[in-house]
Amino acid sequence: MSTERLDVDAYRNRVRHLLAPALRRAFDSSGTGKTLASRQGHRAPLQHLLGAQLSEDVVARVSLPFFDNSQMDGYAVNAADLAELVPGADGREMPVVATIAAGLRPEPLQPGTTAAIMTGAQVPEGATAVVPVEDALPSTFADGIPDSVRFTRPVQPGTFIRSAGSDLQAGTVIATAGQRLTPRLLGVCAALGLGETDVAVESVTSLEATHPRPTVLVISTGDEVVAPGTVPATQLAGSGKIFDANTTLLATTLTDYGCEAVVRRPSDDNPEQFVATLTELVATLKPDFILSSGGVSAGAFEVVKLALQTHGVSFSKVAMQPGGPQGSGLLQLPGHDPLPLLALPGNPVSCWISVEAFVRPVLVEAGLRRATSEHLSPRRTFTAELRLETASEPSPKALLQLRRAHVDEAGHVELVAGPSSHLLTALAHANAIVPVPVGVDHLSNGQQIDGWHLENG
Ligand SMILES: Nc1nc2c(c(=O)[nH]1)N[C@H]1C(S)=C(S)[C@@H](COP(=O)(O)OP(=O)(O)OC[C@H]3O[C@@H](n4cnc5c(N)ncnc54)[C@H](O)[C@@H]3O)O[C@H]1N2
Ligand code: MOO
Repeated sequence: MSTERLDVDAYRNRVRHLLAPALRRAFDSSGTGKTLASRQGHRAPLQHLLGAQLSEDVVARVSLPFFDNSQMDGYAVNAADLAELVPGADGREMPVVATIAAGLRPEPLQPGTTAAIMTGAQVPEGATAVVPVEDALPSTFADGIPDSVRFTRPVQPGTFIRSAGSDLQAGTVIATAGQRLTPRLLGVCAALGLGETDVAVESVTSLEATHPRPTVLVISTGDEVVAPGTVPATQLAGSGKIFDANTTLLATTLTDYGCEAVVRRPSDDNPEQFVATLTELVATLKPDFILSSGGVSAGAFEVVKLALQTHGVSFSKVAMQPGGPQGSGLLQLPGHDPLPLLALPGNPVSCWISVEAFVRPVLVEAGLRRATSEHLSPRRTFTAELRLETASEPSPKALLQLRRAHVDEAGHVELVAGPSSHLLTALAHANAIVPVPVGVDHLSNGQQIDGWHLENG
């Protein structure tokens, strides 16, 4: 992956050029009247509950995240081991005693040692911080996991650790009876592992689409990811694994925007197997375009990047947060026409915001219609007075930040939770996005700020 960040508008254009011809072809060839979702009765898989009205509150039985986990691909360390380091000096070489991929239960870390750790993996007992691989020597996992690694700077305890419960505490009501289920709420239900018997709705009806609908294949990756509803959450929570939130989140979002979404979860992180599975899926499902989630950043097991960089997909970083690491291109598979594929980052907020920033505008331009027959419309913008708890909030100066926010009818807007891209519940409860432009590193209480509304709560 190139270290240079791509401009957000330039990347949106790249996605437009990739998707627009495929959407036009889909309209020309697609018949009408595809079933949007076959939904009868009071229970259905999460993906088919879009728009349904809850008949009972949805209460989180577990906290999210389940366990302290790494925000970065890098090294789990005890910050005390690096406390004496002086920047510019030789640093400290430490043995790499383990590799903690996401989905594993790690052994405790002994003082004076380090473990390679991937994004989303459980932080071992004894580790108090994560050092990104770029800040260590060697500074990449491209040549495998080294036997030892050198650190040159101290690190604050807690750095790049996402603590258990930082998104959602067990016992919290995430949605109340009478509320309609939006894609983002359904994403939280999926992250909690809720299955079709766990979400009670007033009624589920079958929707027939009367307009042509492009078919999108939505796939998740990652050995740590388990389909919701297949294992009790309380059992999964101690295993190092998590529930797949992204396919529900992406598929219901794309359904809401007028696409026919088909979800698949390839079973392992082996690149050759991944290409074989994808070839089979393309042959049988004949999608118009593909969205994948995960496996695109700096880790040692980035399946999407490893598998697809030789099949027409290129990987880069966009100057945006969330949604920095991205892959895109015309997927070349033997025996098939090239097919647009967007490889989205795995953090739930990152993958949803990638659709918001790059895919939704193209769908709007292509004239997609929702189930209600209305055309998908551009977001409505607003200018409102910012209310901050503290006087100002720093943000990465070089990146466009798309902060989740809540705007009220009196014209006040508040940021909902912090910038971190695992905060899916906060995303579900936001009703607006506030872009913090490149170059802005302070926001002030009371300042006027622009944003756009998110319909559907
Ligand atoms: N050393 C570095 N590490 C990371 C960087 C970086 O620049 N240097 N970038 C970070 C950013 S920003 C993002 S975003 C993530 C992107 O990671 P990947 O796209 O490779 O995705 P994974 O590592 O597979 O997963 C990331 C995160 O998301 C969770 N995940 C994945 N799939 C799902 C799913 N279907 N449902 C719910 N959650 C999912 C996964 O468990 C991880 O926690 O990389 C950072 N690291
Ligand atoms: O930029 Mo990542 O996409 O945390 O948030």
